[in-house]
Amino acid sequence: MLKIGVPSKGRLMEKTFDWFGARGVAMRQTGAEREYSGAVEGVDGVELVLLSAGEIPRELGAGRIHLGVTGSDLVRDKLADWQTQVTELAPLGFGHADLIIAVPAFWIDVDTLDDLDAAASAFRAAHGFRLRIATKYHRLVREFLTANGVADYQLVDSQGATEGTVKNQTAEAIADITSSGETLRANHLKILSDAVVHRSQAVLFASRKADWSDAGPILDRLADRLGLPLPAVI
Ligand SMILES: Nc1ncnc2c1ncn2[C@@H]1O[C@H](COP(=O)(O)OP(=O)(O)OP(=O)(O)O)[C@@H](O)[C@H]1O
Ligand SMILES: O=P(O)(O)OC[C@H]1O[C@H](OP(=O)(O)OP(=O)(O)O)[C@H](O)[C@@H]1O
Repeated sequence: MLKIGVPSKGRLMEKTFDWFGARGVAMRQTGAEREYSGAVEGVDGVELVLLSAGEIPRELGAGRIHLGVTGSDLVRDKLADWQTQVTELAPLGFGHADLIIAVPAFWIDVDTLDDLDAAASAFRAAHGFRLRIATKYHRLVREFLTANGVADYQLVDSQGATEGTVKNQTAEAIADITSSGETLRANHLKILSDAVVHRSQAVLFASRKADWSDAGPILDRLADRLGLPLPAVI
C-alpha cells in the first residue's frame, strides 16, 4: 500500500479533496464526521490517513506515510534540513499564507529589519532583557533573523492567538502567518516591509525516508493519473 496523509479538517482538507477529485482521484472521509479514516478511489493500493496538518511533516520525516499534503511553512519549520527528508511533488495552489514579522503600529521608527535590530539593541539597554518575538515557527524565524543580521532578541513560544501576545505584554513583536491581514490590523500590528520569512502554500510532498519498494509502482500510477511528471523520489 501507498499511504497518503491529508489534513483531517477545515479548508485544507476540503481543498485537498477537491484538488485530487478534479484529477480523477476521489478522496472521502469514511464513517462519522469526526472519525479520522478515509478512502481513495481511482487508483488501487492508496490508503488515506487523516492527520493534523502540523503532524504531517513529522510523519513524512519518519517514513510512516509515503505522501503528504501540508503547508510548505510547516515542513520547513518542523523538519531539520527538510530537503533531505522530503521532496516536493507539486504545489497545489491553495492554502496561501505569508509568515511575516510584525511590530506595534505605533513604533513609527521601526519599518525594516535594520530598524528592528536597532530597536532590539535599544530595548535591551533600556530593559535589561532581550526583545521578545512570539511565534510557533521557531526554526524558520531563527534562520531568517540570523541570515538578516538580527541577533539581540529572544523567541517566546506561542501556539495560538499569537497577535494577542503584544497587547498582553508577553512579547514586543510577533512572527506569524497572515492571509487577509485582518488579525494584524485588529491587534494594531504592522508588518516590517522586508520581513516576509516564507510565502506558504499547500504542497504535495513525498517522503525520502519511507519504504518505497512496494509503493513505488503505485506512485507511478498515481502520478500518471494526476498528470504529474513521474517522480524520482527514491
Ligand atoms: N489564514 C490562515 N490561517 C492559518 N493557517 C493558514 C491560513 N491560510 C493558510 N494556512 C496554512 O494552513 C496550515 C495550518 O493548518 P491548520 O491550522 O489546520 O494546522 P494545525 O496547526 O495542524 O492545526 P491543528 O493542530 O489545530 O490541527 C499552515 O500551513 C498554514 O500556512
Ligand atoms: O491574516 P488573517 O486572514 O487574519 O489570518 C491570520 C490568522 O489566522 C491564523 O490563526 P488561526 O485562526 O489558524 O488560529 P491560531 O491563532 O490558533 O493559529 C494565524 O495564526 C493568524 O492569527
